[in-house]
Amino acid sequence: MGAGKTTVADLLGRRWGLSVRDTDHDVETAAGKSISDIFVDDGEVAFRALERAAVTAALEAHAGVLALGGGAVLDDDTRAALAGHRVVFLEVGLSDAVKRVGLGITRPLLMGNMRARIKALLDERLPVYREVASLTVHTDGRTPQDVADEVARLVEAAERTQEDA
Ligand SMILES: Nc1ncnc2c1ncn2[C@@H]1O[C@H](COP(=O)(O)OP(=O)(O)OP(=O)(O)O)[C@@H](O)[C@H]1O
Ligand SMILES: O=C(O)C1=C[C@@H](O)[C@@H](O)[C@H](O)C1
Ligand SMILES: [Mg+2]
Repeated sequence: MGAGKTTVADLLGRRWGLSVRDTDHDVETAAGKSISDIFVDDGEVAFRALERAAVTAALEAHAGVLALGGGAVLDDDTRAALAGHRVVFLEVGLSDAVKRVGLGITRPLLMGNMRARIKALLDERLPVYREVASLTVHTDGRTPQDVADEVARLVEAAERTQEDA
């Protein structure tokens, strides 16, 4: 959360002339309510089921840039579905993440002691993010445009290598 997935996906979509989808947005549309309300009314397990369905649908139907929710890759089926896709991990450290998510009122998993919650999530998830990523871009102290430029450079280089092979 706060790594810039939504923001950077939009910049990349514009740069490449590709459409952009965001699974958090798709989940909210499918449920007809906000993520916060899904967590409060239905719980995290229900949210994760909607998220799994949203990622599967987007990977099948959408050719473009896809921003995932921050916890999507914790799901085994989602990780399997991502195999063969280029997955970019936008890495963010604790203090930049805290600055970016502000009060965290729209992010239910960060309610309470936000700094401690972010640290716990980062510690628990970093190995999974690293495992699932084909490319990693560090975002601390960088603008979203700078991050998007580096993602584009790395993805375009990887595409060229693939074409040459
Ligand atoms: N590199 C950056 N530097 C400073 N602020 C940033 C950067 N990237 C994103 N932000 C800001 O941080 C906030 C969170 O960004 P964004 O919503 O893109 O993150 P996200 O990774 O999609 O989070 P989530 O997992 O909650 O969907 C936004 O206000 C955005 O403008
Ligand atoms: O990191 C997470 O688990 C989450 C991140 C957001 O993108 C949303 O998907 C939701 O707030 C949960
Ligand atoms: Mg997002």
